[in-house]
Amino acid sequence: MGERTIENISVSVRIRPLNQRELTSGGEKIWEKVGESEIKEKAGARSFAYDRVYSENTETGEIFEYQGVQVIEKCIAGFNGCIFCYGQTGSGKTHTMHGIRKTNPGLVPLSIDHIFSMIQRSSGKEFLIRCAYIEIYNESINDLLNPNLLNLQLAEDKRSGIKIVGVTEEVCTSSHQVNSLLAMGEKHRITASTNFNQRSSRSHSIFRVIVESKNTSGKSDVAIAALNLIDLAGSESADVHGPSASSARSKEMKYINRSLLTLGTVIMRLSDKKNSAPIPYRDSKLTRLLQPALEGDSKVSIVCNISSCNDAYDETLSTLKFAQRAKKIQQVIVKNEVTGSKALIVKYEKEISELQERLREMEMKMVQEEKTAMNMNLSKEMLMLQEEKERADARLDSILQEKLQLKQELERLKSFIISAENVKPKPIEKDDKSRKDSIHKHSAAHSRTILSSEFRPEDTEPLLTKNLDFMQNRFSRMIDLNNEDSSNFSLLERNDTYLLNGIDNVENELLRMGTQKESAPTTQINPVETKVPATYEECLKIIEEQRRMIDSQKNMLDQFKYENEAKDLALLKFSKDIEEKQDQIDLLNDELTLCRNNLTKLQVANRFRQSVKK
Ligand SMILES: Nc1ncnc2c1ncn2[C@@H]1O[C@H](COP(=O)(O)OP(=O)(O)OP(=O)(O)O)[C@@H](O)[C@H]1O
Repeated sequence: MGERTIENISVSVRIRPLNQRELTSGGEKIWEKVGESEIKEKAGARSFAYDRVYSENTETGEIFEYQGVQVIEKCIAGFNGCIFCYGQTGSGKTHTMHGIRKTNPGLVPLSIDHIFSMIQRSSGKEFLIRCAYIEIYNESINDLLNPNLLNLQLAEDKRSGIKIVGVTEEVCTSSHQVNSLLAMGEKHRITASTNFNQRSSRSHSIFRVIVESKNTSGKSDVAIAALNLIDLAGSESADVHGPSASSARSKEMKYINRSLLTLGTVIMRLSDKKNSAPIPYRDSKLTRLLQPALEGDSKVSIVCNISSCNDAYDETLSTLKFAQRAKKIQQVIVKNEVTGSKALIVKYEKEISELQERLREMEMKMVQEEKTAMNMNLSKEMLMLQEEKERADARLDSILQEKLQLKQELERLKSFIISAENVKPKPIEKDDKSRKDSIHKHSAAHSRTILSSEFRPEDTEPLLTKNLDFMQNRFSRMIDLNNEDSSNFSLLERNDTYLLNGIDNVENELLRMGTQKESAPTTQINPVETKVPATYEECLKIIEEQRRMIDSQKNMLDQFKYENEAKDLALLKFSKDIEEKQDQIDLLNDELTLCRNNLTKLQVANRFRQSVKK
């Protein structure tokens, strides 16, 4: 059994100011507030005392401070609560319960705000708030949060009392959310204009807030408190709607009055402990729903609304008597605690932990899947990389091979060049050598012959001697150079040119001399002259021989030059090729480094995956 307290129903009376209709019709104020909690007839002897009496000037906020806060605090502590307004039509019930949201909020919005501000202040506890909003119209329970749900049925649950089967319950996490629900439900509520109230509630409305609470630490029971905020339809006499009232209005009125009468009877029975007759809760849906609260499982607060106008005297008196009876009811309020999964908070917590478990499982599965996918990708990538590496290796091999070949070719070519550079003049074969020597000898002898001939100085041109000397020297020099370094082509070429020029000069001179000899008078012919042709012929022979040699040298040089140029070109091409191949090798080396790095990464990832598997 939960915690219990003995409480009286808190009853207050709120006097509303005279309205325009009452003032216009010359109505008079016949009731007045006396002290904090008394109301008395101005001119008569009747007076009534309640927990509080509120005058026309009292703000609803003040009423809430006294009537509302105590109920809300009980609810937060796990006790059921109930606040309702009772009174004739147009007495100010809706004004008190709902009010005007922004300027003058009623007990319902003030209760909602207070619930959430108390939750905020309750450390070490957790709450779950759910709301339902219904109306009882012509004894039919309609869902105001879902207008399609009409005529909902009541069912008795031994543990949770009376419940509305299938009613919409919205879990709310803020007062703003609850107020939105309230506003939405208000739109669906049935109202109509009566002679006393332009917007008269034609139904009883119950806004139910279920507060589930439990301690956050340890395994505690869950307290489930239901707060019923009820705005009753107004009791009215048959002439309220006038004689022209439609049958629908009359029917509404009948149902409203019957249910309010039942409520009055229930309150009367509850207040009269001596009366053991059964309490007619089942006579109306309203009393049936209020039964648990009125029987004592709730902290109940009733605001009775009255008009102090003389023309509402009977209704006001009836309300004041109702309030008086209600005031007598004493209740034993029991904290409503449950242990099982009945509490939504427990159910939700269970669901949350199940979902968290599922989430963990899914996350683990996801990680596993990711790993598998990653492994598959890695394996694929590894395979690809290995293939790529093999291809790169093969390419590298072939390039190295090619490089080797190129190197060999280069060496071969270099060896050519070296052999060409070192090339000695073609070893003079024996015949050639003897010929060369003979040429050398001849040229020397014949120069000497020419010089030592009996040639008269006046007949010989000094140029001949000079040219022959020059020629001889150059030729010797050329041979020497050839022997020394045949690679000095340009020098050889220059020598060759000089020599040819020299030979040409000598030839020209000899020709000139021959011409002179032929044209000279016979008488002038001397022994020397006979020797001239011999010397001349001989000279020509030598020259001819020299020219041949020079020609052959020249050919050899040309040939060599040509070959050399070809080799130079080939060399250039090979050098370029080598450079290109070198670039390719560098690229492949880079690729290989990349491959190696990737491979290392894969190996690390692989090791990691294996360690995770373990
Ligand atoms: N204390 C008050 N101060 C100012 N105006 C009030 C007060 N009480 C009621 N009124 C005004 O009186 C009119 C009727 O009030 P209300 O609709 O709350 O009556 P009711 O008891 O709910 O009537 P019904 O039972 O027909 O629904 C409204 O215009 C309301 O603003």
